[in-house]
Amino acid sequence: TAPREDALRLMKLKIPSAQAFKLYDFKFDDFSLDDDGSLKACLRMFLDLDLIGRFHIEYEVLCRWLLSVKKNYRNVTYHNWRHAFNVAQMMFAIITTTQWWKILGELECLALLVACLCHDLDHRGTNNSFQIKASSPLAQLYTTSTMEHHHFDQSVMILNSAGNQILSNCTPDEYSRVISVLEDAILATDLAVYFRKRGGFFAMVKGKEYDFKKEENRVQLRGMMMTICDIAAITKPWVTQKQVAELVAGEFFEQGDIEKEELKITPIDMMNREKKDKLPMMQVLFIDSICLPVYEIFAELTPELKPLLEGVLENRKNWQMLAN
Ligand SMILES: C=CCCOc1ncc(C(=C)O)cc1-c1nc2c(CC)[n+](C3CN(CC)C3)[nH]c2c(=O)[nH]1
Repeated sequence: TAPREDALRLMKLKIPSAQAFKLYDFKFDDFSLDDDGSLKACLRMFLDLDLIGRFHIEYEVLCRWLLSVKKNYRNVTYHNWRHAFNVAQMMFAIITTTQWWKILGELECLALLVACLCHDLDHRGTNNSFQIKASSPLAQLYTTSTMEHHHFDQSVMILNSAGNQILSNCTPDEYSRVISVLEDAILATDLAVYFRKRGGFFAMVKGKEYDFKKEENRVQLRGMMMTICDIAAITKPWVTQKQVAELVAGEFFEQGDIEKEELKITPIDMMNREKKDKLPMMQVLFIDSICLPVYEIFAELTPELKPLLEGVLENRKNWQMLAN
């Protein structure tokens, strides 16, 4: 975990407002902040959701925890600290713009913010199916949602490390509730879980049978919120989306290279750099099969989230043009 002096340095920095950071903005530029900026922006999100006061989080401990979380992301092409930070910013923008913090309550907002920052901890730049194919140690630990179980493990390890225990002033009941919401939220970022659960969620929203005072509906809402934050780069202005797509493609191709050279298997097109020319069409398919359905249902759930759907449709047009 992070050394004490780094936390003390971060602690002394002046924290700009959420407005100054543009943290309420759905079009937040993923590449606008440097490392210090991303850490200060995280402190701003905890401050503005009033989590520090409500859960008596010691500020120095929060600074060290943030540094430790950042340190436990690897220097991989896409699934690094910057991705986790951008997912957290989108969660903050959604919770504040929709005022869903009133429905979710502070404890679930705390758990969701922690979940976003921790959801890809110690990612190696390779996906679940790679773990199985490479019979990696993680695949022997967890056969389903392999990486997501590891990300959750890493999250709990850091939360329980000396000097990083931001939940130390929670009651035992609050602590176990935060950890339970955290686990569901991180596991929900496995797209296989999203595919399995989305039918029920879509039907519930379409049929207007939802009551978000009921836990079984809230856990579905929180899981789907994690998904739309995790893939939110697809909603961003074209310049940002294009840059992110290059990073995602870069990491996919690096996995494909390992599969070819070390595992002696032919990677799927998405991870095969020899099929790079198919990328725009694959993005259109990704948008149609994974992204549009969930952003449509959230735009139906609350008009404040329509800009996300509009962003996806705009990017679909751009990818379609490149695909022709
Ligand atoms: C086409 C590949 C390179 C760029 O790809 C991207 N660039 C950017 C974003 C984004 C969120 O902005 C997202 C992608 C992107 N992500 C994809 C994912 C994981 C979220 N999947 C899964 C794997 N399973 C298929 C087997 C469905 N297919 C994707 C795709 O085609 N594109």
